[in-house]
Amino acid sequence: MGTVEAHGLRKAFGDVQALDGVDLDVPDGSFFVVLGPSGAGKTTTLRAIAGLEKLDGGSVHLDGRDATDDTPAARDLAMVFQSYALYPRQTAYDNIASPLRARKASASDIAAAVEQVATLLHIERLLKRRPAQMSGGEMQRVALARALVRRPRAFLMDEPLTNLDLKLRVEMRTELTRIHRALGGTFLYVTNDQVEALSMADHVAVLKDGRVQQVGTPADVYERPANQWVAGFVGSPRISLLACRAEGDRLVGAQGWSLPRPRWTTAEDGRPLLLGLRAEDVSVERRGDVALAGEVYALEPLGDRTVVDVKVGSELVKVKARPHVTGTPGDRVSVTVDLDRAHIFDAGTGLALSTAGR
Ligand SMILES: Nc1ncnc2c1ncn2[C@@H]1O[C@H](COP(=O)(O)OP(=O)(O)OP(=O)(O)O)[C@@H](O)[C@H]1O
Repeated sequence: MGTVEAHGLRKAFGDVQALDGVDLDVPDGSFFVVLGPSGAGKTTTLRAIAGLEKLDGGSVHLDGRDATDDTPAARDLAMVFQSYALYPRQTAYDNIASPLRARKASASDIAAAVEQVATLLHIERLLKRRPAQMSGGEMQRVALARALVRRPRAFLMDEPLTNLDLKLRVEMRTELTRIHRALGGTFLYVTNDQVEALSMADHVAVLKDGRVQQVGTPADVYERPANQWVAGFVGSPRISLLACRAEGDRLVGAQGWSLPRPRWTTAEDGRPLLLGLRAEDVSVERRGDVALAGEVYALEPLGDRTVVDVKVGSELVKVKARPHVTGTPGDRVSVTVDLDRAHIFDAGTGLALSTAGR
């Protein structure tokens, strides 16, 4: 078993409320990612679960049992940090073996366990090297191996890929997913990188200012964001938000545009709303009836696509276009909108309005 539950975690540092009632329910065997910007309280949440941070309030349950007052060792959780924290004078083998030696395992059991985890992580050829003889990615793998060899109740990972270069990060994302599948353990992983969250997680909790904004699958938080903030934080390029109101069967923009009102919008007439459009749900290339008039503001070629910023009145709409789309700032364009995929938020509360049917 390896369930981790946090209920109402509260922690202040002076006048900073780092955790303001954090609830997490991490199922056994899941790859659960806590995603949030810097300062959201991710590390504090992990440290609280590990027993390294004294809480002002709330409780931690491990496998259904109240572990709030347990020592870190009694919780049987393994932490992996962004710094590798390897013993510099020891070989990779000895680093990986150290948790088992501390448990007084026999030399043959240790050798078998290290060999197994080294094979899983493809680091057999590194076992005789010391940290100074390894690259950052190799050290991170050894650090992971040292955590994995223990077979703890769950793994807590604090942005373990942050210090790796982009290519290695991409590789390690795939590797971590594979390792998780092979091991079947519970991974609780915190990051500020939405790509890591969306690509590896089976559950994502989005954290801001010490509060969970939304919990769901990666598809839930991307396609059905609970509020305007989650919609803006998850997704690149950023979702475009246009001020508008419902008027009868139309959505009328503050910048003078008017679109048919999607059936599922529940807002009463006149209430200030925001129309959220993801860059892939709008187009400058297709012709359609449902369109906003604007002019090209900037083009950002990104290799596999070009992001076109279109100015609609004084608001910007980001459009994901084909890689070789042409245009010049100032060109008049029509932005076709897929309203079935649009998002509508209450401009006051920021909450998503009913998106029935999606
Ligand atoms: N020991 C501490 N003393 C004072 N303030 C702290 C301490 N630890 C954390 N904080 C504050 O608590 C808030 C949450 O910090 P935390 O490290 O949990 O955020 P985070 O989401 O992990 O950020 P990052 O992505 O930058 O690591 C921040 O405002 C931080 O400055």
